[in-house]
Amino acid sequence: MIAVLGAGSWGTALAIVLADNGHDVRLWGQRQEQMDEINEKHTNEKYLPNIHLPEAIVGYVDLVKALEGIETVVLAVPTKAIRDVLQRVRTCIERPITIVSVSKGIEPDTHKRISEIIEEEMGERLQDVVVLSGPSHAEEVSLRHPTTVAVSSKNMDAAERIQDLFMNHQYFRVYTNPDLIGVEIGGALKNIIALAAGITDGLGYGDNAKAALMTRGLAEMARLGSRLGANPLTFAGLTGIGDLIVTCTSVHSRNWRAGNMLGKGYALDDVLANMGMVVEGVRTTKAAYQLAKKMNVDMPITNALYDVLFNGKDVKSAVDSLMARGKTSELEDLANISL
Ligand SMILES: NC(=O)c1ccc[n+]([C@@H]2O[C@H](COP(=O)([O-])OP(=O)(O)OC[C@H]3O[C@@H](n4cnc5c(N)ncnc54)[C@H](O)[C@@H]3O)[C@@H](O)[C@H]2O)c1
Ligand SMILES: O=P(O)(O)OC[C@H](O)CO
Repeated sequence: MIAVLGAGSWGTALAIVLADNGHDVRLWGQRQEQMDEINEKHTNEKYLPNIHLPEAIVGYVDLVKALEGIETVVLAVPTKAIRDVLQRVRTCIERPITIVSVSKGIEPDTHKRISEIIEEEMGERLQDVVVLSGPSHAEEVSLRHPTTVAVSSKNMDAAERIQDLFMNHQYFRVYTNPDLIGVEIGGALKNIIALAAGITDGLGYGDNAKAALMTRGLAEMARLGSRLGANPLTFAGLTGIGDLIVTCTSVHSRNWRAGNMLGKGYALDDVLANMGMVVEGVRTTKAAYQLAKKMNVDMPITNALYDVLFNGKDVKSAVDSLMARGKTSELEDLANISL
């Protein structure tokens, strides 16, 4: 029996994988009406339209009941809600639990990765934290389309247990990667670049601009990541370039879609209000901008996006200012990203 906390698109899609693998799943959400829909109609239309959920997935609004006797919890709420949810979880459990973190973000101001927030909030009530990340849109996972992800943890035995839990040889392939920092930083920072790629698409700039953003975006992701202790090779893997590709190019991506609307001239508040789902890249841009300043790491795309999101800079001028920068040697720049 596994509990999945967060009945949005990703929590529900991962509940399907677990149910397909033969597990009973308690899917916890806050809205009674939505949990009734899951239990009576076996659907979650707002988040995964036209998908029939396995009956092994049972919706719960009562967190105490959802967690009763549970040893493994999948945490699938937006980064902003994680502390709040964990403070409630802590009071509901009797024994330490393993938490599988599937959210992607960095906390503004504290600059903590999600596994660090989980450790801080759970203290001795945490057995292990395992991060699951990679190129994986809920919409395609719920259709059982082939998908690959990676799991990471300070305790790789725990990561391997979670690999076995989720591995589905028909459609969900799970790799391990011991580089916890790299896995978390890649998953968080790719959302910034996807917002920027959406903006250039919204401006009608086409494929050259997007390829440039993805390539130079990956360089700045790896530059900050390696300064934080990540292995640069992880950025060449599923949780780096893999997730960057899917998020910058898929119509399913909330971050790309939000950027696209910004590029077309809509205001940020209107874009977020219309999305109805979390756009993690906005908060992560603030966190990465602060972190890059603190650590003296050059992140021009992140800085330009920060100006658009938080200083009201016009999107076209932001792109113009990126293009107007001084000359750089590509190979020298990449050679500076080191282990
Ligand atoms: N959707 C995807 O394809 C996908 C894939 C990989 C990772 N992720 C990550 O998973 C996380 C969740 O994303 P999502 O797409 O499922 O978001 P979503 O917007 O579809 O759903 C989020 C859910 O969390 C709930 N929630 C929000 N605040 C809450 C709170 N305080 N307490 C309890 N529940 C709360 C919402 O009601 C909603 O049901 C994000 O960090 C995202 O980056 C998403
Ligand atoms: O829809 P997005 O932009 O939040 O991206 C979802 C996943 O992170 C893609 O791997």
